[in-house]
Amino acid sequence: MVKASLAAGLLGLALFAIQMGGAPLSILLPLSLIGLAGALFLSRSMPKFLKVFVSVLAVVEVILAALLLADAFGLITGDLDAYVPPASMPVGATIFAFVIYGVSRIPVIGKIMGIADRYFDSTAPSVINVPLLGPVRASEGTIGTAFLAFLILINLGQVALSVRFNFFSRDMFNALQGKDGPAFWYQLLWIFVPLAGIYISVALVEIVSQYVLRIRWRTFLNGLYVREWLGDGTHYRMQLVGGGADNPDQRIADDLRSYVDQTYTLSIGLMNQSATLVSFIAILWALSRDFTLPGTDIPVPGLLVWVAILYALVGTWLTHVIGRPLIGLYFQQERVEADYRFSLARLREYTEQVALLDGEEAEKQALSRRFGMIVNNFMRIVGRVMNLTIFQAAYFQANVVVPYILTAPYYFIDKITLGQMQQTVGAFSSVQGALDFFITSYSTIASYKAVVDRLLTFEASIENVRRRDAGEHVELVPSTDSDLKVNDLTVALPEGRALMRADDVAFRQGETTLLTGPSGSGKSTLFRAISGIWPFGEGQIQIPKGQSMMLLPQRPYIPMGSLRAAVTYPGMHGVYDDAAIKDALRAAKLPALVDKLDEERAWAQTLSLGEQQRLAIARTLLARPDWLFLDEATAALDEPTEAEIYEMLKAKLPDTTIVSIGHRSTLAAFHDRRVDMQKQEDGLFAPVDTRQAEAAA
Ligand SMILES: Nc1ncnc2c1ncn2[C@@H]1O[C@H](COP(=O)(O)OP(=O)(O)OP(=O)(O)O)[C@@H](O)[C@H]1O
Repeated sequence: MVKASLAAGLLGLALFAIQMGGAPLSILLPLSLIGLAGALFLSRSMPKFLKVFVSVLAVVEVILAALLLADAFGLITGDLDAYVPPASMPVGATIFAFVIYGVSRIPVIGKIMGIADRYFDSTAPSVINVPLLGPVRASEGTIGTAFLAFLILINLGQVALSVRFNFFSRDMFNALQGKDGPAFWYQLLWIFVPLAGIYISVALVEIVSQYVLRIRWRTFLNGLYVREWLGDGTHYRMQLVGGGADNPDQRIADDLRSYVDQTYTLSIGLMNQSATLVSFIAILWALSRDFTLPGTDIPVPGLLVWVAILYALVGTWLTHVIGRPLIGLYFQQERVEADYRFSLARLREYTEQVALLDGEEAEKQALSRRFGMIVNNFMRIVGRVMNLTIFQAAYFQANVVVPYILTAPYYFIDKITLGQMQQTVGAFSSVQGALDFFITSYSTIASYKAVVDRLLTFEASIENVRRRDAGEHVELVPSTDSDLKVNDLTVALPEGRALMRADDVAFRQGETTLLTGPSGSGKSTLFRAISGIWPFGEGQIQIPKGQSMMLLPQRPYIPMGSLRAAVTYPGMHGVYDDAAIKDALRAAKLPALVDKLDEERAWAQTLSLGEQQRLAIARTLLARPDWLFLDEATAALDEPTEAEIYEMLKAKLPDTTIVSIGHRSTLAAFHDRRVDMQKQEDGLFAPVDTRQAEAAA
């Protein structure tokens, strides 16, 4: 990688030096075209995202080369090389193509581009409404690639426009110096006005296109990540397996957005500023090709280029030194703000306990301490910003006069015109802006790297879950048998330790079974294995083909939103009519909720645990599963209500086979059979049919 970048850099510098030395077009053009052909050849192995940059640069280079040649042979009228020093664009394009190649060899860039290419390589069919053309069908990857290529072109066009503006400023000031009224008005009306018009429309098209690309790109990656995260219960297993992917919500919501925005801004920005740097260095060079050191006869070709680079580097370096601690301080500010927000949110969640314990004073103190941290850090930021502002304000003021001071001696001896002096000022600030971008991007890249790392660990974690699924795991096999059978099953914990085993256990259709046993013996885990969300272990579970299953845990999940959505979950909106929902609520002994279907509230906090359990029972009445697993799903109810619920379930769902886990002895009365988890000689628990055990005894 280092070698490739070095070679790229050297080739670029050589080309640049040849050009600055005033080599003719006949040498420069073939050289840069050969260089670009080489870059194109190498680009075959590059990530797609970077390949688009190289390809567009190649197209631009070929067009420019053709124009320059046509100009040289007098085939076109126009004075192209009066604006662009011969071949500076082709040379710039070649340098940049090689730099991209060097960059693409850095392993971390390969990984970053891997995420981008999931979008740009996508073959998912899609459609886009193109103005004037109407809807166009293409794969999403092709649409994204077209947008990216278009935006690269537009950005290069913007650099070309800024170069042209720089020459406009030369010509206008020359007209002023020569007191040439017609030339001044010509420049203003026939050069500036059309250029400004083009500039405004290009800026508009650029901003709209980049927003469209960014939202399409994010939409695609968001969909992909959500699908991979939710698919096959990966979200649940990721949390069980662990492996560093904490806060998936942050990764999907924030990190993906930052990734798309920063990948776009950094890559296009770097290209834009490189093109700016090359163009304006070429202009500065042409302006000061035969300058001598002020007051002496010592020739220093391109004096202004060296001064501009030195001046910008020193200025940006000082800004960096003074402003650097701000990066850490801003990071810290984000953290203390987030801590404060989290304390408030937590308080909101536990208001009942705080009120019961009279904890308001303690909370007030804790909140004020946390807020104090925000203020403290903020004051440190203020101090730093003050220093930085003093320096920057002075620097910006100096920027206005330094180029004049540099060029004035040459103007006074008539070596340059007023227009050229003005042009130098513009070129000077462009070179400075470009160098500044490279240095400030450095700190952006640090936060960008953190974003990319979080996305990569997220992907690795999903991959880890899939790899484990591909290895030994509990297998669910659809069978034609009407009973649910467990064969040679060992259920283990995520870290691999065996928890329980079951050989040849059957849950017979139509027969209600109660599963009992000591706490921690693996009853819930067996239910999870039967539901297919617990793959850890080995062996088979035969599930009657085509039959539906539902598992109710002790604490049901109540989604955010209306009560209707909570009762019908996970059924889609509109699957059940209101009459059915209301009947289910009444049957589940929740008649008070019948009129509140449209009410949106924090239902998980409002309803008591017993009410939440009855709401889950109402869900089963709507879903009518063939198999219903109740994992202490009625444990929060009083015994008479629990009995009524069981009776009601049997009456309303006569075809549903119920298997329950419970500790209460009264539960036995509602079940045909009891299976008890008992410790075996090998230390593992196993379900034992108590009826068979009694018969054997
Ligand atoms: N995600 C997990 N990671 C590690 N260990 C787990 C995990 N989930 C459960 N366990 C462990 O597995 C064992 C069995 O848990 P399980 O919930 O199946 O027991 P149970 O028989 O249903 O208990 P209870 O009657 O108290 O509900 C427990 O020791 C528990 O700590």
